[in-house]
Amino acid sequence: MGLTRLDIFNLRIISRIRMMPVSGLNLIVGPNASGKTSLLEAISLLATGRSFRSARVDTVVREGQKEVMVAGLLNTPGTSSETTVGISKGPSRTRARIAGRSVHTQSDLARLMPVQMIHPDSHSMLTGGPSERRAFVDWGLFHTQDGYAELLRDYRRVLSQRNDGLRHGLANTLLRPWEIELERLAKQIDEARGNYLTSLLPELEEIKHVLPEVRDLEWSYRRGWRDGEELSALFEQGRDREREVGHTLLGPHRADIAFKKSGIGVSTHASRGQQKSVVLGLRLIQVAALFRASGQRAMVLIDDLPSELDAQRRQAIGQLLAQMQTQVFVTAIDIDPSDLGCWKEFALFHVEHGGLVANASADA
Ligand SMILES: Nc1ncnc2c1ncn2[C@@H]1O[C@H](COP(=O)(O)OP(=O)(O)OP(=O)(O)O)[C@@H](O)[C@H]1O
Repeated sequence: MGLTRLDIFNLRIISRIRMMPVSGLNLIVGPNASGKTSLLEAISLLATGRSFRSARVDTVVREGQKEVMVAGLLNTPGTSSETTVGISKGPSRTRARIAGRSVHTQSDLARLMPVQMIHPDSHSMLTGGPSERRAFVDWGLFHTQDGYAELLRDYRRVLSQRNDGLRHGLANTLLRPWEIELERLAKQIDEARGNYLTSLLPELEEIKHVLPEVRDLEWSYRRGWRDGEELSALFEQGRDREREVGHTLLGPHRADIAFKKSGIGVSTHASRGQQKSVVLGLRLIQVAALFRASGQRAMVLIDDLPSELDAQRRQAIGQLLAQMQTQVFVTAIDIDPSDLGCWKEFALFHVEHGGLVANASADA
């Protein structure tokens, strides 16, 4: 899937923009504060229902307006099949539409539009808390394994019930059924996550040849409770402590992934530029794995690619993206013509004061 038309209304500095992206590279250039990131934010809002910059919708809605709206035309590459998609979001309600029909859950849109977002803080996936690393795995499973989103939703629901029970001093016998159910769901999540990470290994092998940063990369998955132990038995043993803290301390919601290069932790020893390349590499591995598993091509959004990546690394990333034949949106303050060399199809969008001032498309 790729966007062939994008309409944005009342998103931050943007009052109204229509953009006609191409299927290859869409390079969005302009000075600071011109609205480049806001364009990417619009695509991410359409695809995920959320901004990658802010959890508060009122900061995303243009000042003085009530709602932000983003609409797009999605095309399946190589076909003439097109689908309209749209989302409007205000402080109190969100409305999403596919092919003119309202959809109840945002995940319908997300399934249709897999998007990988890479921004200047993306290295926090390696240096920050484990939730971003879990989200990395869960993104892949959401798009490749039927029922995974529901599995996670059920796990979170039961987890929250048990946490309430712990906080309110519920008797052990009443907590027990939730613990048994949590263990059942936890095993399924754990198995899916382990299998997914293993399924990325062939893609890692492929990408190694182009991106030196991932050459010696390895990862190990920690499932959130001790190996070789039954989660329900650990719940029995640890209940008193959990009652004290008021929440469940073990389970897939505590899982993590450790990334290493040549046996050394990437989060502690790699430079920021190296970390950024690793995260980019990991995201592209996911895009390739998604295509292999389902034939779906994820869109890739990269905010400020040039920051912290030298020309050689940028070109390696460009080469990979072009090979994947995926639709890419990149923002930059200036154009570096050497970044465009590998693209058969690209378009330049010049943004100023929240509007497009020129649009030059080219087929190489
Ligand atoms: N809710 C809002 N309403 C109106 N304008 C806003 C709102 N939120 C942010 N802005 C303005 O939008 C502009 C930021 O746009 P954006 O971050 O997309 O720019 P950018 O081109 O990516 O900048 P940079 O190159 O500096 O990263 C700023 O001028 C900011 O003041």
